[in-house]
Amino acid sequence: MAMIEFAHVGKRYGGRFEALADLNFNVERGEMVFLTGHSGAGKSSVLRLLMALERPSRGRIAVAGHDITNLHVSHIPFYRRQIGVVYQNHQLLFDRSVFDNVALPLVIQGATPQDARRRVHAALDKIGLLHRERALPIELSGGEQQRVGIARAVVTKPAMLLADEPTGNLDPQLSADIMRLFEDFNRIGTTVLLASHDLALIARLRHRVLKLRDGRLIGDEEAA
Ligand SMILES: Nc1ncnc2c1ncn2[C@@H]1O[C@H](COP(=O)(O)OP(=O)(O)OP(=O)(O)O)[C@@H](O)[C@H]1O
Repeated sequence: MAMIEFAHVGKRYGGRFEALADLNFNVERGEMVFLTGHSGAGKSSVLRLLMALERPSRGRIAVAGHDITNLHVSHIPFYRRQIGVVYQNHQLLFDRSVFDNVALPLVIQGATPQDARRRVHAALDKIGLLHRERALPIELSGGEQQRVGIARAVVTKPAMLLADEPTGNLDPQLSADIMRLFEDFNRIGTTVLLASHDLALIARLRHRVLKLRDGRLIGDEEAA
């Protein structure tokens, strides 16, 4: 069973032009896939549909075999538990410590403090920032802040990791470090879908690439 299925998906915002048109693709469990295309091609729209922040105007979307096209609002919080999201500007809370930022999804899910502590430490250890758990985000570099954003996304052990331009603000060396982290999580079974317009980075990493242009899929290249 595919992790992600898009069948004839279209998206119009406010009844105007089509941001996405007749989009068809599957992502299998355990795959790592790049989503690329020019600014406005529809990359963020695909991710927002998968987060159930938007609904498709046409077609059908299924995640792990479950149709999410018309997910009832009351089911959205449960649905989102299987998804970790990494943002370009990481969206950390700047008045909370690294530990508290990473713990937030667990607190929302009602984890016990002991369980939360154990899992936050495990996530911080994986991204190499365990020693910074008491720091405030402002005391960290941009690359470190992005790693904390990744720890927060994976702390609940989601089946699927979505990232929108996660290296957008980072230099090439830091971008490569961040990509290695995504590859590490992919290697242990997490399905990863990454939107990026950094063609040089994408070419180096040799994963499958879905290419959008004006809301249409114009390329689907398997890893070289
Ligand atoms: N909430 C919205 N209301 C109206 N139009 C929108 C909305 N969100 C996106 N759009 C439009 O839909 C199209 C696709 O946008 P989207 O953000 O998905 O593209 P993108 O490939 O992620 O671009 P970028 O790399 O610039 O973020 C664009 O023309 C955009 O202006």
